[in-house]
Amino acid sequence: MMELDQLRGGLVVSCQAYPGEPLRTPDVTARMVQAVVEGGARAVRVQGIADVRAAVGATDVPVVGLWKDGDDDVFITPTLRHALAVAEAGAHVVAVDGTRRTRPDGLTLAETITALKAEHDVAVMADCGSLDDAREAEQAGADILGTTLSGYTGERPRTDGPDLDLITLVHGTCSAPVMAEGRVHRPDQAAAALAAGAFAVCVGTAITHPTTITGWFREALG
Ligand SMILES: CC(=O)N[C@H](C=O)[C@@H](O)[C@H](O)[C@H](O)COP(=O)(O)O
Repeated sequence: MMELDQLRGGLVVSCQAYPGEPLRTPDVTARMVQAVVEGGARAVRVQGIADVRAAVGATDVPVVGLWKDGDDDVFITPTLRHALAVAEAGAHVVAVDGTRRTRPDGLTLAETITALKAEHDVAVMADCGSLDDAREAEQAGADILGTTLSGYTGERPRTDGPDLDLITLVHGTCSAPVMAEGRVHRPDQAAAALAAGAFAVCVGTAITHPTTITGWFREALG
């Protein structure tokens, strides 16, 4: 398993384009990965098997891989099959749904993590939506607790910026490192997330999603 400490205090950049979008090709993702690494990203987060493979081939920094699938509640690397495929694509960290919701294959998070780790020497990031999720995910064997799903599962409000309260709560309750992720839109919010107890901060949209960023500016113009 990779040395997680190399991420401590660092920035992770999520490089995702969504299905049907103009930038959604593995080649563009690979170039985006290289661009953010040049800017100082300590690791990258990439969605989809082809994109994970392309990212692993394009950089030396660790790749957090995930596979979003389905329209159900649980869509971030929802099953063991998805998790194994992400690991086989070369991800150093496999991000999985880390909520307490029923998974489509009927396995528990603990069963999923155990079976994945039996086959691959990977770290597991649990994408959580609440403190209870984080507690259970740590018990289940997750190496990193992400606040990724805060505001998207009904357990926490969708704050304007990152859910600093949840970061503080998880950091104060759990021993596993906390990845602040979700709605970190400005550098000062990233710094605030670290100050709240995050061990690293993952930023997506505000760095790698020009369509959304363009919309922010357009709206400001009225
Ligand atoms: C909720 C969900 O599906 N989050 C996804 C997880 O991979 C991505 O769509 C986000 O872009 C990522 O978490 C980074 O967050 P933000 O883009 O807000 O910086």
